[in-house]
Amino acid sequence: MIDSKLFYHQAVALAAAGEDLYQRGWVPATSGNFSCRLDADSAIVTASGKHKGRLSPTDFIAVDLNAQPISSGKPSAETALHTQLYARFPEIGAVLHCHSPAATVLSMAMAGKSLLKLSDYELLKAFTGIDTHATSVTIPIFANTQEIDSLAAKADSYLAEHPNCPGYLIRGHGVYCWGSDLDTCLRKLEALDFLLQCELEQLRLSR
Ligand SMILES: CSC[C@@H](O)[C@@H](O)C(=O)COP(=O)(O)O
Ligand SMILES: [Zn+2]
Repeated sequence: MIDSKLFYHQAVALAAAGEDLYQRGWVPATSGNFSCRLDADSAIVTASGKHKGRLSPTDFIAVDLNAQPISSGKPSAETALHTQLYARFPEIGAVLHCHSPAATVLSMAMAGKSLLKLSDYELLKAFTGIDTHATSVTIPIFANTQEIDSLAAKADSYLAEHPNCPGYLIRGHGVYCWGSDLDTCLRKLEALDFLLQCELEQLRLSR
């Protein structure tokens, strides 16, 4: 049974987040997808193909954690990447996927590398459990594919071994980030994208 009040509340909050992310230029041309957990076994996710800067509460679908819709409409083509995270981590309450220029360009500029190491940045402290700049966080870069179930399986095996990983990149595609709730997820995404921009700039300066 879907909690319709919670569904509406989450949909309004995700639509507001979408406006903000669109203004930043991180979800151009209907790209990106967003979700929030409803309960232990379900989440709401953006409907496929919608403009993510102009979402209304009707542009969301409830799905189970096998990525199957449990309300009417067509959920995001990448729903399995969201539900994989909810299924693996019971503490996760929100997942955001963006096509920011930094995530897209840096993942392509790092052709041939499957790990991005972020070290010594003060802003690493925005990630859960980090309280010093004197540390490193590794972000995996997965190859892009239209086979979303296979990508979800790859992300799942990586995250089984690296449960503190705060997000991942898909090469030439974008970034996935998650958090205990939507505000936490937005904060982590903002920090991660800032760090990706820093890495990109360092790469430019070193070439
Ligand atoms: C507009 S191309 C982007 C899509 O292929 C996809 O990567 C994406 O992020 C949005 O897909 P969607 O099905 O709307 O959730
Ligand atoms: Zn995408």
